[in-house]
Amino acid sequence: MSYGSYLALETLLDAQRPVSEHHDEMLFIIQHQTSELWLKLVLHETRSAMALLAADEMRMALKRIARVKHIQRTLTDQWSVLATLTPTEYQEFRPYLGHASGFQSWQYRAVEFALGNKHAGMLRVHEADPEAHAVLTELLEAPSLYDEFLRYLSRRGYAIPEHVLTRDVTRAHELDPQLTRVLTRIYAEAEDNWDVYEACEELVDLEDNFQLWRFRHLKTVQRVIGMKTGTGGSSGVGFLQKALELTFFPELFAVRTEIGS
Ligand code: HEM
Ligand SMILES: N[C@@H](CC(=O)c1ccccc1NC=O)C(=O)O
Repeated sequence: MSYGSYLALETLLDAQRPVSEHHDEMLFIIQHQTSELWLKLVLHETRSAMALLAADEMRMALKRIARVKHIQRTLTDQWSVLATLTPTEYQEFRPYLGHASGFQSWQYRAVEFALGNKHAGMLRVHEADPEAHAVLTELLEAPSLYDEFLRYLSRRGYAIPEHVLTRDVTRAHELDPQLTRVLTRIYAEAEDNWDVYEACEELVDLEDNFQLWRFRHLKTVQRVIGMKTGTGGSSGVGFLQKALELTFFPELFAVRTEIGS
């Protein structure tokens, strides 16, 4: 065993294959590859957290989520490296990218699905990659992290509405006022519900961090391509702006409005 063989460095360091002669394409490739590596770990930890919740191992699940939160911070901070890419530099190799786009990142889609932003239509993008397609199908059809959390709360005796527990998990969860009331009670009586109250706040952190990543993506895209349409066929900045309205855990944010009223 050696450093290089253990880490498969030969494979890893042989995987940067610029398609243009432009100096800055290396930055673009490595920024994406490091993001994909971290996404791999986010997925690994999130799936484990879901399994642990299903097994009533809340404390261990929270340990996984704590790690995910640190990775998210790294992913968000990393945007500053790519922000050194000027529009002129990017334009030199952008035409070589064809229709390639972040839309095709199956690991990103897997994380979105695991956190609850289900979108069956997105599977089509991955039809040519059976392994990715299989992982996404499995996650689409499985309860999300939030579903697992709510089922856990139900097993603990909290009055989670039956229709929430038996919902069609292949679709994104939608705000449920009855659920908001249950969660508001946990917040109002935090001292008596301390561990689940803390768990709720961990989920809020997770969503907050996810949104910060989305926001930095949007701002980086804005400074690099302005209002150009995306290589993936979307409107670009407008599309990314819309994604900022998405929420994984709507009731945990709705609780904020209810507290004290
Ligand atoms: C100069 C750098 C970048 C530009 C100009 C850019 C631009 C865009 C645009 C315009 C879209 C919308 C889809 C489309 O029409 O193509 C998009 C989506 C996406 N990008 Fe980027 N991007 C950049 C860097 C990155 C990086 C470093 C990542 C990290 C993995 C990334 C991940 C994604 C993902 C996952 C999506 C899909 C988002 C969703 O479906 O909600 N992008 N990007
Ligand atoms: N959608 C970007 C292209 C892009 O960013 C990209 C292209 C190939 C591989 C990954 C990419 N990253 C994220 O969207 C654009 O419109 O310029």
